Amino acid sequence: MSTPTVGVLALQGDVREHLTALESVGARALTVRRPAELTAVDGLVIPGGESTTIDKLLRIFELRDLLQTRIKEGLPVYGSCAGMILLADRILDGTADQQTVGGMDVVVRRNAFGRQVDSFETDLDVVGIADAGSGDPVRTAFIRAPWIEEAGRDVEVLARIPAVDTQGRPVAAAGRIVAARQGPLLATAFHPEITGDTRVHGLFVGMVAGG
Ligand SMILES: NC(=O)CC[C@H](N)C(=O)O
Repeated sequence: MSTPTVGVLALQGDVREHLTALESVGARALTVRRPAELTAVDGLVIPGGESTTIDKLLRIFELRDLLQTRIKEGLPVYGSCAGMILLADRILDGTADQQTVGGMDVVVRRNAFGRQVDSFETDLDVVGIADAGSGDPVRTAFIRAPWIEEAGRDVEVLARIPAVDTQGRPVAAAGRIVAARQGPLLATAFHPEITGDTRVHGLFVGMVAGG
């Protein structure tokens, strides 16, 4: 594949930042709102936003069944934050009627970091991008983020919340899984697209291109 075409699900959430990040790592990036657009892409990003809203809009825009089918056929998908919730097979603390698209054998806890820490930035080691001790961690932003509470056997854990913060203070959520991969599916609890660090998008575009 020469230049992969990667769609960004554009029903709700921070679409533009993903389009910019994808283009900066060499993909052709476009918005996806219609079934024909979803059929045409080589890979898809589900952005952060509000997972209950994206869930409802997926059904209204008649994209949900098609997305599930394309995921079963092996479409590479990267879900960030709300996108991670939508990729999870199981969800904790969702609303009563909330559904996910599924595909990843994980249990995700929605709004897991709690109200008092709605939003924070941190540096993370991420397997294959900024391995532990490389000294070049990924700058990440967590915004009312979920975490992965359980991951199945076929899920590769890519990042966990570190034991201490940058000031050396212990972190309550230490050890929680915040990035994972299962075959062509990639999920991060954080938003890499708003800190200007494009390496997660680079990893995903490499997956789309056959890596
Ligand atoms: N930044 C985000 O995507 C937040 C996700 C949001 N808390 C949800 O449940 O969907």
